[in-house]
Amino acid sequence: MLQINHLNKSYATEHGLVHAVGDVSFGVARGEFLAIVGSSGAGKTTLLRMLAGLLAPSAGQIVFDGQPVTAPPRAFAVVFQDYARSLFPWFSVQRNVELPLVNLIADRGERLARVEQMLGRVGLADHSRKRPAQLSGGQQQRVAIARALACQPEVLIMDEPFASVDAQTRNELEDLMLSIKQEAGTTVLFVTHDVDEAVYLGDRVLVLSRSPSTVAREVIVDLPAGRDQITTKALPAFAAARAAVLSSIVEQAAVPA
Ligand SMILES: Nc1ncnc2c1ncn2[C@@H]1O[C@H](COP(=O)(O)OP(=O)(O)OP(=O)(O)O)[C@@H](O)[C@H]1O
Repeated sequence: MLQINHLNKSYATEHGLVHAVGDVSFGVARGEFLAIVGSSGAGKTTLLRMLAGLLAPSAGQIVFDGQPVTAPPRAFAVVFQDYARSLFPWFSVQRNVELPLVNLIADRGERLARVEQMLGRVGLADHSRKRPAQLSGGQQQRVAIARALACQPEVLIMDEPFASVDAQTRNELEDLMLSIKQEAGTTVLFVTHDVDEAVYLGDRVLVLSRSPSTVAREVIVDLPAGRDQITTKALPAFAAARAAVLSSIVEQAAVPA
């Protein structure tokens, strides 16, 4: 469904070129949950912004359903780490989720029904009249997820979306992502620093090398469906996938810059 071919990105700065992404190629199947990990500065955000059509590559191509991606496709939605800046503070939760639908669904009643459905899916049905600041960080990120899902994207692109919430909230949001994947069959590209999170959520984990990045390793996560925080993380297959990802990250860190 999504094919990434020899993607490369260099930034022109006053100190010369910064080679962020070297040569990255991979494919993503429909409905797959692909986690992407790599050390700080490996080019993860740069890669995701290119995948989302928000940043032009220096070389290479992203092909979605046979078409080159040159601008943000309507079928893609993006969730960033910084929920506080991604929501409009002066609008209600309901209005924040409704906004991207304004040009898609003309009938307001139909639009609000979709908003309520999405808020229900992320567990915020009773909070639609509140403003973002009246919610916890985890709840605000749920609003951002509801807003991204409102357009029924085929591909959800997430850049360290749970890095700013506490551990318990993070577990809840991870489980929310598993249920969304299960219910909606959404394809997810998910960047995280957290190896456990990558393995717990991913069908496959890509480890990026240090920048200029390449795909250093690909780990298939062979865990049974119906994952849960306690049982799944106690499985030998979880420990094996975690060790494979971690050792690859450690190897990359040892490569001289
Ligand atoms: N707009 C920019 N202009 C110049 N250099 C940039 C720009 N954005 C990123 N870089 C550089 O590109 C490299 C990759 O950055 P990027 O933010 O993509 O990495 P990352 O893996 O997401 O990092 P982190 O995990 O710390 O968020 C870094 O060396 C960074 O300094």
